[in-house]
Amino acid sequence: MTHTCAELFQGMECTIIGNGDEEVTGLSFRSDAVEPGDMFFCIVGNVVDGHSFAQDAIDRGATSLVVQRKVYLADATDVAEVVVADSRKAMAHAAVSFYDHPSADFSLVGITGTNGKTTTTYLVEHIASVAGNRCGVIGTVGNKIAGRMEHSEHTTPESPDLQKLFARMRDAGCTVVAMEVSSHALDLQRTWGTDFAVTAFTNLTQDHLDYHHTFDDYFEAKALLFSRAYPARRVINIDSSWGRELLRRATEAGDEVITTGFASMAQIHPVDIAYEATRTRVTLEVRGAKVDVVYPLVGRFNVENVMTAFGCALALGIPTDVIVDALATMPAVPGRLEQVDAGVDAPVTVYVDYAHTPDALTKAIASIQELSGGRTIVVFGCGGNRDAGKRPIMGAAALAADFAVVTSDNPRHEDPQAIIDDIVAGMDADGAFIVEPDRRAAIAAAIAEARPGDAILLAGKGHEDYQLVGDAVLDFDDRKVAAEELVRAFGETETN
Ligand SMILES: CC(=O)N[C@H]1[C@@H](OP(=O)(O)OP(=O)(O)OC[C@H]2O[C@@H](n3ccc(=O)[nH]c3=O)[C@H](O)[C@@H]2O)O[C@H](CO)[C@@H](O)[C@@H]1O[C@H](C)C(=O)N[C@@H](C)C(=O)N[C@H](CCC(=O)O)C(=O)O
Ligand SMILES: Nc1ncnc2c1ncn2[C@@H]1O[C@H](COP(=O)(O)OP(=O)(O)OP(=O)(O)O)[C@@H](O)[C@H]1O
Ligand SMILES: N[C@H](CCC[C@H](N)C(=O)O)C(=O)O
Ligand SMILES: [Mg+2]
Repeated sequence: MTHTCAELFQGMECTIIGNGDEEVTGLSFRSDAVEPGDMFFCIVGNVVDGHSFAQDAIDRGATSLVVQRKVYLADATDVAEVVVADSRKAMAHAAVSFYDHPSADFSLVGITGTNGKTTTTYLVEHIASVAGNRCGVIGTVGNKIAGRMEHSEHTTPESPDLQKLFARMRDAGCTVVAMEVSSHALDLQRTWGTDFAVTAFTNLTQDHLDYHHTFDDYFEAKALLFSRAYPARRVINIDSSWGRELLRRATEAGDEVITTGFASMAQIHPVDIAYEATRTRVTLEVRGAKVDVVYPLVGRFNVENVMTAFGCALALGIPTDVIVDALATMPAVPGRLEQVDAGVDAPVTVYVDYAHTPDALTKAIASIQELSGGRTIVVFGCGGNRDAGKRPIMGAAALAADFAVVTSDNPRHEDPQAIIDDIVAGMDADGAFIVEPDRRAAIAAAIAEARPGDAILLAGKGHEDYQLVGDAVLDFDDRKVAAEELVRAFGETETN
């Protein structure tokens, strides 16, 4: 796949200094990943200025540079420089051109919001597959092309990686792609130039204020997905004031909107819900008609996710009866209220969940309480080098459980004890909790504390099979560790 430098920037204001007819054979924004023939994008980051790596990129064979200010390259006069106002937007624009605008060739559903994105993309994938589509999924757990899973570094990839992935999905014959669109991605223009058929909003609660600083900035980043930059049919959960503000803007813009939520004014809302141990039965009102759905996911928050996915599927033109049939066979979403199967006859139930925000933790605990006749014990921590403001709020939220074990999540480059101190600062000192920084020991402590009939919620790490400690990526999977600790506590069965 080659294009000339000038071709990649058609339709974008820029100044090309040097030879714009040079063929570009690849796009790169990381100097250490540059290959000969690449165009290197100099990005002014929050940590370093990519312009300072221009010479490194050229030494590795880059034949053109995209810059926000001209870089003087005395020894490299044959290198073209493209001067642009915003290197990230330019990178996304060039990536869309380089891969021949792949998102125009399938129906792309973009889902944003603080919680529920991964789950909703999985629901949309499943419904669209049952409706006869070959599907792609892009998100936190990984990227899936027609059912084949690949590792992903980000929830939403950087624009060259994203457009390349879209191109592979197009070439694999995907007709529907469901992707999570993070607020970082929207703010950093990772999706700029992408065509969405449908954009959906789940909810907005505290997270990522280390990056966005204020709630309003966080909201405006999410709101970009509903702006004129991304025309599409909209699916908006209107239970929050943020959702209602998005609805107001979409209505003003004349967009086609499907509203969802517990509120009876939503076009899709529940009129009756029955939570069972391994499934949920809901009667939905869908644009005035009663529709009974049964699906093998649990938890009140999944009612919201199912409604959002229902809305997305309708916006894709999938008939209601196909959606209902598909929901009945929905597979589990990895690490979201996933029950641990240790192969032993344990008198306690252990759930692994990805709740890592105050709202998610509150809702995950409430969901478990709804399912379990016994007590609820929660084991959780908070990630290092991420929004510290949510730590004491999560601490307070955890006390809704009968017993809490405060432990480590991914400490990254922070002192695990300092993170725990931040959490505990939000907890009533008389509350029923203990601190155990070692996550395995914390899981074992929860199992030791449990009485027959109790439920244990291991929150925060979900599908992750690693723990980030400093620069180290340690093997750690809550599901495996919990299974091992259950076996240790309750003995192996004959079949094991
Ligand atoms: C906050 C955030 O998203 N930061 C992203 C951002 O970093 P930045 O703007 O600070 O860039 P920087 O490190 O200063 O570097 C500037 C430029 O110099 C380049 N560089 C840097 C060093 C070098 O040796 N050579 C070189 O070329 C970099 O590639 C970059 O292009 O741009 C970088 C690439 O250009 C990303 O790698 C980086 O992601 C960091 C690693 C990250 O952890 N991001 C997370 C928080 C994230 O994106 N999360 C979201 C949401 C998760 C959720 O679902 O909640 C996601 O979508 O994954
Ligand atoms: N609609 C929802 N409202 C509130 N909490 C939810 C909702 N859906 C899921 N959760 C909680 O949030 C956790 C993460 O869910 P999910 O992975 O679907 O969200 P996400 O938006 O993709 O998160 P991330 O930002 O980490 O990618 C779940 O494990 C659950 O505890
Ligand atoms: N995508 C989220 C995941 C957080 C998961 C949690 N385990 C943590 O490490 O904080 C983030 O990067 O903030
Ligand atoms: Mg996700």
